Amino acid sequence: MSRFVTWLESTGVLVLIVIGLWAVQSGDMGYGQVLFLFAGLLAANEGAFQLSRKAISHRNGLVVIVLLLYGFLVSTGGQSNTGPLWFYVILPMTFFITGLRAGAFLVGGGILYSILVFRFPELPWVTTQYHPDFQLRFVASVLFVSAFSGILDHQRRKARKELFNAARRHEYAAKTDEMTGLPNRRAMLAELNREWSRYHRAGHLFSIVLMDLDYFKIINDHYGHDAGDHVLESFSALLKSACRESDLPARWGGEEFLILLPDTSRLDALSLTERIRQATEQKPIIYEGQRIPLTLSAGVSSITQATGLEDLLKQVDKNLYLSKEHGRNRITPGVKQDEGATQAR
Ligand SMILES: Nc1nc2c(ncn2[C@@H]2O[C@H](COP(=O)(O)OP(=O)(O)OP(=O)(O)O)[C@@H](O)[C@H]2O)c(=O)[nH]1
Repeated sequence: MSRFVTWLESTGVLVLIVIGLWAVQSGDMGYGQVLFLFAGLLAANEGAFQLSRKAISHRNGLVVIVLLLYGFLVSTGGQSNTGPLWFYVILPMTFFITGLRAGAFLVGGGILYSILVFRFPELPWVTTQYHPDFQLRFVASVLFVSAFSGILDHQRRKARKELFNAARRHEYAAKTDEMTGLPNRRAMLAELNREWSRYHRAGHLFSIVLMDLDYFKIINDHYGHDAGDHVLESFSALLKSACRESDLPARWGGEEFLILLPDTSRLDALSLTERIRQATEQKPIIYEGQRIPLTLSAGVSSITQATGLEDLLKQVDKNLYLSKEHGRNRITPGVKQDEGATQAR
């Protein structure tokens, strides 16, 4: 919006200078000088914005200057008594930059002021008179254009909001696994790249955990696919509650989950994984009155032990494979192994 206000002000300055010069050339020195003064006010408002970067003051400044200019034009008639016609330019612009409610208020004020000047030409600051036919047609047409501009601007804002919401919904859907509500593989890859850059730039270490539910095919075959889905949802809820706010669990694939643990050593990652493993093993999932026992296998890896992101993912995948190979329901490396001793569950 600030860029549009800047554009309006630049155009306004240019138009006012051209019309001002034209007035001076036609011998109307006073009128020309007032237009130069308004051009100066617009330029000053723009200059103040360039210094302060305060968008609201920028916009309000423009609105006040334009309304004062309109007040002057309608009170004096401008050149050849055509001043009020500029209201047709000000009208849609006011709705566009201030919105429906403030726009209706300001435009309504402008119309009332015009009627005041039309009805009371003897007021001390009014220096012109308008033909009664012009007054009537001006007010009627301005009312029509105001209503039309207001409706159009309202529709434009509504469509913009809907488009924005639709884009947000699409972005969410593109990054989220629908069933579990967890970020999907694509979102996780983006996060991993971001975390890798953070590590590369500032040395913030991180670890990752790759988990795979054991014998999930048997769960599906034995309890049914819906029960399998329920297990995935319940396990995802467990992951969310077990992780800190800064940790990021994601659905990596079918029954595989990857957790990104920023600023976490491999040892701390192992103890979190062990907590999740125990909670999973100890609390069977209940589906339609049936108890479904569940275990998981996991691989853990830290960026400090990898040459890059690809290597890290390869390592964690290999560690998960080793956990499966060694009998499932376990983590690789085991905590003791990580401390230099043997693998332990
Ligand atoms: N219900 C359900 N099942 C899924 C979903 N995604 C993947 N699966 C199933 O998960 C099963 C994975 O089977 P496998 O890759 O053989 O692995 P597993 O049976 O868990 O065996 P291990 O991993 O070796 O312990 C397959 O039967 C898939 O159909 C899903 O969204 N819902």
